[in-house]
Amino acid sequence: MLTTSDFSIPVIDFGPFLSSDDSTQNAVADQVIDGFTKAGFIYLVGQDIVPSDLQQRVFDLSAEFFARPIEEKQEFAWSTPKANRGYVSLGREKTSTLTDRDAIKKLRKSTPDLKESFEIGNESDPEYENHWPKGDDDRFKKTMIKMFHACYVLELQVLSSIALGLGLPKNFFSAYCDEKVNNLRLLHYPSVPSSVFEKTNQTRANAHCDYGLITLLFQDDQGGLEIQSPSGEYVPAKPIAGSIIVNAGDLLARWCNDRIKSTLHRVTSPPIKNGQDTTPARYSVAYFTSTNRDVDIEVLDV
Ligand SMILES: O=C(O)CCC(=O)C(=O)O
Ligand SMILES: [Fe+2]
Repeated sequence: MLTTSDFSIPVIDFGPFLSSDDSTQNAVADQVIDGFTKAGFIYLVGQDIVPSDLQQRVFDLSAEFFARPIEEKQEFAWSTPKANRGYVSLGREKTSTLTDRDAIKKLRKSTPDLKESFEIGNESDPEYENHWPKGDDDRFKKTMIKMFHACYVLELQVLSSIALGLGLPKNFFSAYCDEKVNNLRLLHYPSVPSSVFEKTNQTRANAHCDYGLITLLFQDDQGGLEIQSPSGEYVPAKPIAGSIIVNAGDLLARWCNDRIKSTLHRVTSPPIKNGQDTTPARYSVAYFTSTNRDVDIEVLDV
């Protein structure tokens, strides 16, 4: 368990949930609900639905993609929030808890998030198309589609554990998710002079909550992700080899009568090593999940 003062992000062995009988599943489901109720974040270990070699290939291809010249990346640029697909250049997105458009614009201009991303949706979506990079042998596309589907399978299992932990039928949430309205997001936080973080409120990704059901988050070993504890301090969600971070979004929290937490988080400078004047690049991969588009969601009595 990772603990700072009163706050901890539990590390949960999910293997027994995937392979065992009801009573073992219930025990894991209780741990999952305990983590989401107290922290809104958990670490999952012991799963092989998203195998580590697939994760590694995704990270390798992500690094190759972001190393392309900016003009090339802009050919696959993100265009509409509805589709939410394609390349998002540095400074274009600013995550925030603000709601006033002008205030967000001003903040984005003064202290842009230091990141770029590539957004991939469901390849079989009848409405929107992915913006696949051209000029490779389809390795990128095939690997990302494989990752998208592996993450979807894991999503369903995590949703089952949440349902079970709340005393609902196991398929309660997954029944709303067969259209796979999900997003696989490759993230690159470029290497920067460490001094840039001396500027007030300069982060790699500003504090925000995710807005969907659950997010699966894969991070490299650099660190810098921080989670807000109930007392308001930010606590590092340190990289743990072989783990996947799972956090709840606003939709799931509200659906579950706020029993589950959607917790503020941000990405900032990792701990600076002695005398280091450059902050190394960081890569992460997030898989955001949501329900089918046309469903009525009512707050549950849980
Ligand atoms: O890169 C990370 O570790 C977190 C990214 C994140 O929170 C997001 O994109 O919503
Ligand atoms: Fe997030």
